[in-house]
Amino acid sequence: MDVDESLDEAILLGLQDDTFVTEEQRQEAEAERRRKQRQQRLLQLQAAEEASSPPNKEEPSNHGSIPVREPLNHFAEKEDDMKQNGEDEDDEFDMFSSSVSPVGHSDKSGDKNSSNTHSRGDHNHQEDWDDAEGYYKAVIGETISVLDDSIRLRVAGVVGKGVFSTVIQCSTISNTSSTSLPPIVALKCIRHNETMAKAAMNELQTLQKLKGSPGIVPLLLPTTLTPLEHRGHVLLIFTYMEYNLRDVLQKFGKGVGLSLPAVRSYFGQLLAAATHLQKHGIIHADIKPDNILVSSDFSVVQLADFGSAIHVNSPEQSQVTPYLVSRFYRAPEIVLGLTPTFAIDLWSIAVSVAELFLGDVVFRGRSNNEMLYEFMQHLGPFSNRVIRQHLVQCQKFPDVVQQFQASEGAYYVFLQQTVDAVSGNAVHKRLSLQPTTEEQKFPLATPLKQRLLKAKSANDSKKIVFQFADLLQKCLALDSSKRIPLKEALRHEFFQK
Ligand SMILES: Nc1ncnc2c1ncn2[C@@H]1O[C@H](COP(=O)(O)OP(=O)(O)OP(=O)(O)O)[C@@H](O)[C@H]1O
Repeated sequence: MDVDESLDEAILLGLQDDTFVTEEQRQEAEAERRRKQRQQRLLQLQAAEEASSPPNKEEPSNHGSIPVREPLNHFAEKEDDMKQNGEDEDDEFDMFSSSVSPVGHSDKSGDKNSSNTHSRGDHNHQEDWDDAEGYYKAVIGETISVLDDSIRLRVAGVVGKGVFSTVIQCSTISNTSSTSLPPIVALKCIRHNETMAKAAMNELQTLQKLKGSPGIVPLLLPTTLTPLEHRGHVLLIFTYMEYNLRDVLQKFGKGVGLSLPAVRSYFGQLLAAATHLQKHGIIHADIKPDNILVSSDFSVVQLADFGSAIHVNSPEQSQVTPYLVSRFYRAPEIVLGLTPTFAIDLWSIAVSVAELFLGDVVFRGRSNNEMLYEFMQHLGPFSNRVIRQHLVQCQKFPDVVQQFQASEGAYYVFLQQTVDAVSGNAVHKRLSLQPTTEEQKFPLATPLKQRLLKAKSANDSKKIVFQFADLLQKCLALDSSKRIPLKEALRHEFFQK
């Protein structure tokens, strides 16, 4: 991880150079870097665990009519593609209007499965079942049986692929087990790899703790901590959810965002889900639109993907990882190398819902350093207290890149890393954080409120947009200890009708 992380800033700076790559290649490189970083983190966990333990220690059939989703794992950073992929006839559908008819799912045709599922060799070797990276090669129509054949599922198509797994939509074809299953389920098939399997155990434990909590995608099986297995892959079976928020934004946002009533409903549900996480001492640590699932009628949202979850007061919480959480949804304290708390999830929720309203990523930094610049542009400078904490962490942890420096007087300077537009060379600038006037707290500041007001549609009342902006700003306090408590956020006037 040390190598990956110390290279990160350099790589990303390199990626800003026009001669280096296209935007798409940059995104791919970034996705690859994240994958490596995550694997590295898992290996570290595995090594720590080992060090602390004693030494002895069927035939395809036609299911093209079932709507399935394309893989979505890189959408988080493909917002430009997202805007270009405008929808047609469904675009006029307003999910919160009572006058509209139910939406069809033309963008989820079975045809799209062909790129996500595979044909298989006849040799019954592991490579017939797995691809080179250990992902399960699902075949449409094949039967997967679990719990000594008491449950049989038929593969309908792949709906998602992440760092850890392939998520497959399945129909339940027979079930004589004691757990009742709905006709359609989501099967999360973990990659065939010991480290991934261990990480899946973290997800399983977390989901067992959260069982029955509203706003969390229900884990149907296993019902205990004994993992289910199929051809060397750990399996988790969930309630199937038709969409995620990235899909919804793509479908209805038209690059201009969702309606304020929709955003309000999702925001309230996510804050309520976060209170359940807090109650159980769990930090999700990867909240983003892709990991927020949406019901087929668009009314309910649920958090998914607990593969990165951190249990409060566990050794994992004190691990400093400035690359935790996908970058656009990453809280400033993570970038600054401070210990992650529940407040990082509140940040990610606020950034995700602001994106739903704006139809655009809120803080679009290409590196941690650019993220800090974006934060200060929108929200003003960091307090001296937070910067001092950051500088202490820089001394303690070599992974934490120093982003600020003391200067004359009581102020700090921001060490901005940019690329010279003409020469393409890396340029380091020292930006003063000293406020010039009360209003202009940071050079070039564009307050978030202004951006939200600009995005407001004719149907949105200015008063409610102001309330939304006020709540967002309280959720996005740069100092995590100053972020609004969840209970207070849920009582905010934005939610009073
Ligand atoms: N219950 C579900 N119903 C429908 N789709 C789902 C469900 N769970 C997950 N998905 C889809 O599959 C995608 C990948 O799932 P998930 O994020 O859990 O996998 P992962 O391998 O842990 O990914 P990551 O790389 O984000 O860690 C999600 O973004 C979502 O679109």
